[in-house]
Amino acid sequence: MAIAALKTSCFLRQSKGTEGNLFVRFQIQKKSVVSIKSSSTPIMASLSVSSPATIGLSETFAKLKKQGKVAFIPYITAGDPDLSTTAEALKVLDSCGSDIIELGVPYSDPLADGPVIQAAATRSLARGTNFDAILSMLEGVVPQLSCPIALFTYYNPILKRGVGKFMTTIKDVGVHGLVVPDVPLEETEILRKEALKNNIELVLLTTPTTPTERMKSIVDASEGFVYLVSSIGVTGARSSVSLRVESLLQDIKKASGKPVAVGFGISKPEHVKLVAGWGADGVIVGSAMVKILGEAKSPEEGLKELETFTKSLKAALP
Ligand SMILES: O=P(O)(O)OC[C@@H](O)[C@@H](O)c1c[nH]c2ccccc12
Repeated sequence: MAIAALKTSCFLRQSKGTEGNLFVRFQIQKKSVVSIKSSSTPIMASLSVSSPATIGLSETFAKLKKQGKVAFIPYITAGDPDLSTTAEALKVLDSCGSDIIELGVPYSDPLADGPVIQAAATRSLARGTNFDAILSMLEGVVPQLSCPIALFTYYNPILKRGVGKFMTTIKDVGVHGLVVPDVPLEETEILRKEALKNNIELVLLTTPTTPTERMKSIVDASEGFVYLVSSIGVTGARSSVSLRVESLLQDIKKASGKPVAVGFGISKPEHVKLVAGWGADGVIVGSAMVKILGEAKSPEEGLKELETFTKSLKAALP
């Protein structure tokens, strides 16, 4: 009789083979150890490993807080240089220890984006990237990732598809979070309602010029984490991070216990270290990532550079 000692929850299916062999198929979760002991019956075992259902944004921050760690959150634009490279990039970012990945839906009028991400969106749209193609790419990749995806889109594509349909669609492909930089706070109620129905965490943004009372309302309404935009203007790597971030972080943390991730301009290990040292729960890096992928001589080279760059930033975090 075969005895299978499993160190994980799994589904053990046994069937007798024609020659009396015992066929055993395990469906186990990733990173588990399986040992199979058999007395006499030869065993033909097949293993298929499925990634554990990834946890959401809030749980990710709670887990990291317990470990005394700061979340590393890269952003890339879907479809730049193409969707199969995006799929590979998501796996590279995940394997390099990203804790959450922001995936941008390219848009024709990215008003909050600087030249690097604008150019990426233009290239992606010119290649014919559309929302349905992004969804089918995600359907294939998300089960292979161990970190959650936060989809990044402007408001208009959501309105065009219908808020409710949009939310169920992204939930069905395994997206955990949503960031909509241009939705006015007054209009977030409908988004929040539909997001909550689909267990999607809607992340809101506050900036250095947001009045305190409005910042408090934004922080209260934000799910998953609060996105602190470090500096006024548009996205884009900067030579230094605004020193105001330290006091802005303190103000937000006074207003709420929710995790705060800082983005805009962060593009070097010393930036990452500085922002983490100021008490950020997460650091977000976009343009510097997008530039590597979009401007590489080939997708393979871009993925290699992305891996090296991501590891250098991740190494700067506690
Ligand atoms: O690109 P930067 O400067 O590293 O900032 C992150 C940013 O790219 C990402 O979070 C983002 C992409 N598009 C945005 C629009 C608004 C706010 C934030 C974003």
